[in-house]
Amino acid sequence: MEELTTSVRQQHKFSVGRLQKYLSVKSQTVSNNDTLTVRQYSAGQSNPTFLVQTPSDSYVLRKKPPGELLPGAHKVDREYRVQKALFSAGFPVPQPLLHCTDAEIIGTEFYLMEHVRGRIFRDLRLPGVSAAERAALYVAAVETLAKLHSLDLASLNLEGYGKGSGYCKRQVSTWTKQYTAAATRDIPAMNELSDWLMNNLPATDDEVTLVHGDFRLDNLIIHPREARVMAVLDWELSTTGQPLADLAYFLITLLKKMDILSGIPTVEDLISIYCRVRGIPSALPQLNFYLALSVFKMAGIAQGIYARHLLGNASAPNAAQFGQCVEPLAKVALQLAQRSDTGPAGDSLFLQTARGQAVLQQVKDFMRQYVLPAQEVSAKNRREMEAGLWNLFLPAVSGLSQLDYAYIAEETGRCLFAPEVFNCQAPDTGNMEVLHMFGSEEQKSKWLEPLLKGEIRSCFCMTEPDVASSDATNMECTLCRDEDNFVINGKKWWTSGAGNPQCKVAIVMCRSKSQDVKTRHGQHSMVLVPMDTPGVQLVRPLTVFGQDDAIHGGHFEVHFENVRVPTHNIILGEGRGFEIAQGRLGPGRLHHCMRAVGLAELALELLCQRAASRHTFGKKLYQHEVVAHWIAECRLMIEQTRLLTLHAARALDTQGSRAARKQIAMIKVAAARMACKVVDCAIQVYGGAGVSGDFPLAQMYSYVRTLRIADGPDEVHLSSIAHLELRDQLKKAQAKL
Ligand SMILES: Cc1cc2nc3c(=O)[nH]c(=O)nc-3n(C[C@H](O)[C@H](O)[C@H](O)COP(=O)(O)OP(=O)(O)OC[C@H]3O[C@@H](n4cnc5c(N)ncnc54)[C@H](O)[C@@H]3O)c2cc1C
Repeated sequence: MEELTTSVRQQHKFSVGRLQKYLSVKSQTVSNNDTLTVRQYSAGQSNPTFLVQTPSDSYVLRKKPPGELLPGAHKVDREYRVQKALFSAGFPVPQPLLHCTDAEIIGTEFYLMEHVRGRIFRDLRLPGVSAAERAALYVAAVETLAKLHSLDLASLNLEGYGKGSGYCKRQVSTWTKQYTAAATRDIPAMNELSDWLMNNLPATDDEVTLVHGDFRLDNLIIHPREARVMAVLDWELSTTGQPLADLAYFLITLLKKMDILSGIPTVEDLISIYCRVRGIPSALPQLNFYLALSVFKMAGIAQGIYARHLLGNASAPNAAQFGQCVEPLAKVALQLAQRSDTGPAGDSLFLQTARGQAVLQQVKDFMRQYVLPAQEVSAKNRREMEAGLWNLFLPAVSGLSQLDYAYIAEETGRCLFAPEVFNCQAPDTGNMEVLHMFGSEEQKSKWLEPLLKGEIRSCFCMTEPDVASSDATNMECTLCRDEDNFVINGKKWWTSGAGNPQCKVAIVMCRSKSQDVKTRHGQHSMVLVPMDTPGVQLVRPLTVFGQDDAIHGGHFEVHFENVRVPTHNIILGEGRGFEIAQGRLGPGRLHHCMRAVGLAELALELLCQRAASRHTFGKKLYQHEVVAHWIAECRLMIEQTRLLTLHAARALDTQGSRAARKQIAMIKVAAARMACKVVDCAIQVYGGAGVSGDFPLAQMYSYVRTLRIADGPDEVHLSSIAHLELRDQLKKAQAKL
């Protein structure tokens, strides 16, 4: 998984002195007196790539290979240009730093870029990581590809970067030419394949996005600890054209008869995730064409490397072996071409991926076997962690989409403490999301890692007793800078989980006292406060409907008196609290709703059992029409809410938190109302037993009633829905003009 470098190979040697001189004049990265060390990356067959180290930093240099080159290949200026555009658009690529066209310096044109440190997986089977991480890595990769294909070409400023529509035709003809130019013997299968491709071009060859051209797992730098893509490398073959060619090229490795280790998603799963992120139907016509084209390309590349080896300027030491793979690859491609098209059938709007279905089944079994019969959760009992049923709420870790998780959270909603069993309990989930999305590397390793392992718990301090906190701009808890520290003073309450002995850290929303911040939404910040910091006081636990509500350690009033934390405990930066709150509350709110659907299902189940077993006035309860109608109304409400939840989950997956906020606000209101109504009906059918402690209904009601207040009361969400609806209507009206 290390990035392997060797000393610079003989045929790639260049003058380090001239490079040092050039960089010290042209860039701020190298100074006059710096000694440069240059090593060569072992991987990569095309443009030689070097690690350039100064005493204080390191960079990556990519150049054209020496000697005579195939026409149109090795255009490092294009790599530099596309990386620049993508870096500016926030897409994960190493930051390009400098481009040099002067071949006098190191013998060829070159460019310098940031050295991104992370993991590179050369073995695509991903040995040495857990099955869950393996799945998450493949999901992260395919999501990154889908994001690349979703970028708006016009706003990337890459006009003229590629020729656009007709990509597949060009690809077949370019690779045929490249192959022919490099051919060392006649391979009939290659000729047959080239003809087949040209005669079976897809009807959708006019779709155009930016394409990578060589998108593989080993061209990605993955975060050192998380399943997150930090940089996509090797843009040599990038252009504009049909994105499905890129997808097929990525999938092709999984169709090879490799020894697939557990956790690696199926090709169908990856297609479904890709399509969901792009918001396109998952039935991909003519997939076989793209798969065959990918293998044709691989065969062409292999032939090129072999030809360069014969000329003595191949970049990799094992280049000689490439000559032997061309014919077998061509035969595989011909087989793929003849395969019947078997994509996932139909449009799968609310279809879980196969992995989602498998995890859901595991969660159901686990709930039946351990959780539902258990009276209390033992903190030491970590069967669920060993079973991989852990942190399911976080797509980057679990490899599950929000839609996958929706069905799973519904299942865990049947038991109030079940989310904790799977390390999916609020407020830790929201806090983990915040740290995952916005935390610094240091904050992640100190707090996110132990939270993900379930070693510690956390709490979230936003609501205050003295101000109406549904309007978060009212928050008064102050943040004041004192040299390298922030000093916090204020009162919070309804801090869920603060009483848990494992609760080690709070995320506290504070208002800056600094005069610099003026806008209404630019005054608040979120700060990490370890619970044992002097001045943090747990004042009292609050009750819910007069009862202890200590499932996750109770809801506390917490006071902060001259609490000092280092300035690096701030998340994202001063004044950015609202930005974080938006990111935090989206998925978190949805998870509550998913669980509310599961809880309502259980309430209706209990209702029906009671209605079928008790008699009044000569009939079973359900034979009274009013009770039968309650049953029907509950079923209607649950089904409607489930669909709205799945719709919101899908919007979150495909459009992100911001675009999905209307759906999330809608489901937040609908799910809590529905669950209250269904549990209320069940209580009514149970009579006195319904409000007693002998059945779970009273506790369920207490919980679902708080959902209409916690995470923002219904009225605030209704106002947002109305605001967004009016905005959408206005847009529609303007579009008609
Ligand atoms: C069980 C539970 C757990 C909680 N856990 C946490 C936690 O972990 N961390 C945390 O920070 N907070 C937590 N909260 C607090 C919760 O988020 C707040 O109670 C909620 O945001 C409302 O704020 P408030 O109580 O100050 O009500 P207020 O802001 O005083 O509002 C009171 C009422 O005013 C009405 N209202 C408000 N705005 C409008 C409007 N625009 N239009 C019409 N009517 C309006 C609504 O009916 C609202 O219910 C929890 C609450 C509960 C009940």
